[in-house]
Amino acid sequence: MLTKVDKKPVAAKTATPNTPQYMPGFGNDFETESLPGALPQGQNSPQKCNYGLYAEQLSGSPFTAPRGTNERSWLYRIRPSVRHTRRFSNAKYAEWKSAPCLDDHSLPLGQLRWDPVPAPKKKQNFIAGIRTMTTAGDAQTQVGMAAHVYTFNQDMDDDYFFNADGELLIVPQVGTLRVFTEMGIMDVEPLEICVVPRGMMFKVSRLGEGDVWRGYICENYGAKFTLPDRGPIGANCLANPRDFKTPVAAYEDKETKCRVTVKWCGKFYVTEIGHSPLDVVAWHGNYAPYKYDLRTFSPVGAILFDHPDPSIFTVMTAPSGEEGTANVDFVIFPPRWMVAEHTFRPPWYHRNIMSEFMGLIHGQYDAKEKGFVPGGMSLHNMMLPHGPDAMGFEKASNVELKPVKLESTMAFMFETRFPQQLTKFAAELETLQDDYLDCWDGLDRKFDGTPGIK
Ligand SMILES: O=C(O)Cc1cc(O)ccc1O
Ligand SMILES: [Fe+2]
Repeated sequence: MLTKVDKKPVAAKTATPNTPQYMPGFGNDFETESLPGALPQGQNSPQKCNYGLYAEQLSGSPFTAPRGTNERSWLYRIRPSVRHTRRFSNAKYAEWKSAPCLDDHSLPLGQLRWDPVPAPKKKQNFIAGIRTMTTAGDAQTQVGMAAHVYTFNQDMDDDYFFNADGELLIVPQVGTLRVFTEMGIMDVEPLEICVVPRGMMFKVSRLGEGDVWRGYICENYGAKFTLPDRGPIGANCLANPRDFKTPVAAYEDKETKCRVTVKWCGKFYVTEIGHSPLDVVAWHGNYAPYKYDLRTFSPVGAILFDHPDPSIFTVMTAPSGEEGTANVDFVIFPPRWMVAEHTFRPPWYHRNIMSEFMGLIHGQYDAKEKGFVPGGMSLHNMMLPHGPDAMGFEKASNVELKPVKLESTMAFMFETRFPQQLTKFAAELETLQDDYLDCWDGLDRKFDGTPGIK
């Protein structure tokens, strides 16, 4: 069946709603149009599209990927994307590194913790404000990830960006972001996260007042984030699909000088064009950005005794091809009740084959009484021992074990199967805590060869 092509309407206006609208669901096959009749029905590629739009497919998986992982969307836009990427010139974003990156620095191996990155001294936008802390794997073979921090104080306005090397999971810590993507607008505040798919053009601006907008990014070079299987937990709890929100179509009809910057295999390129590339009036498909409110995560935990593995708090997992061995997991530590009896309730001491990059969005983390502050970061790399600080151990070993609600807390972890290589930036960052290891001082021997509780 062919779609009827209506006569051309009067000039379309820029559709940038003040309050973005969203569609619920994870990985759904969505359809949305910001002008009536802009989305063809019954076919993808009409001979002529309504409103004079161009039809374009954006693939997130090989054409022949199995149905469960096959991702693509059809975009109906003012100009095709080939008009948004003219001749490229080289560009430089020196602090955004891509794997493999074995930066030259002299910091020896160790457990590491940082206070927040300082606010920028000059004006910089979101892309210019990205600093890489760690890289893992290899962006060119689409394996591994990078952990970044961002700080910025300027909107992108006429600057646009896309990352061919992976999807970007953005975790704001201070300040609300407006993320205007090709496929619609997402407003994302601290305690929410969003994901911008690989290859998708976008720009970021600031909402609200403030001096600095700050947060964390996981750049996932591998297979896309998906929801973890729940196993015996069943069909509910953890991150529920309906709480993921994909924006409705929105476009910018702007004929001014714009720049499109691209990261492609770790290098940056820029092109100048005379219009906004965010010109998608309608789209349908399952390759799309989304946001998620971490407060809607329904934690499941120990309701009698012992401390389970933190995998129970996995919001999303990016599989590596080997079962149960994530390229990267995004895990949170949300407010929750602690009820376990005769149990040391904080995380146990451990060594892990996976590598753990952590950040704190808000409040206090239960394994650390002091020193892990909101906006801060820690890195417990492959096989390096870690666990509660001495103060936390003392407290948790002696406290009366009543049901207690852990309030005011939201830490997260980017946990990857690969070792995370530290960048020079991270190794030399002024907020690196020289005394981090001292937090375990005082965990002295209690053993004296005689039985009994010490
Ligand atoms: O190291 C950390 O703080 C993260 C973590 C938390 C937990 O409850 C169990 C294991 C683990 O790595
Ligand atoms: Fe850990």
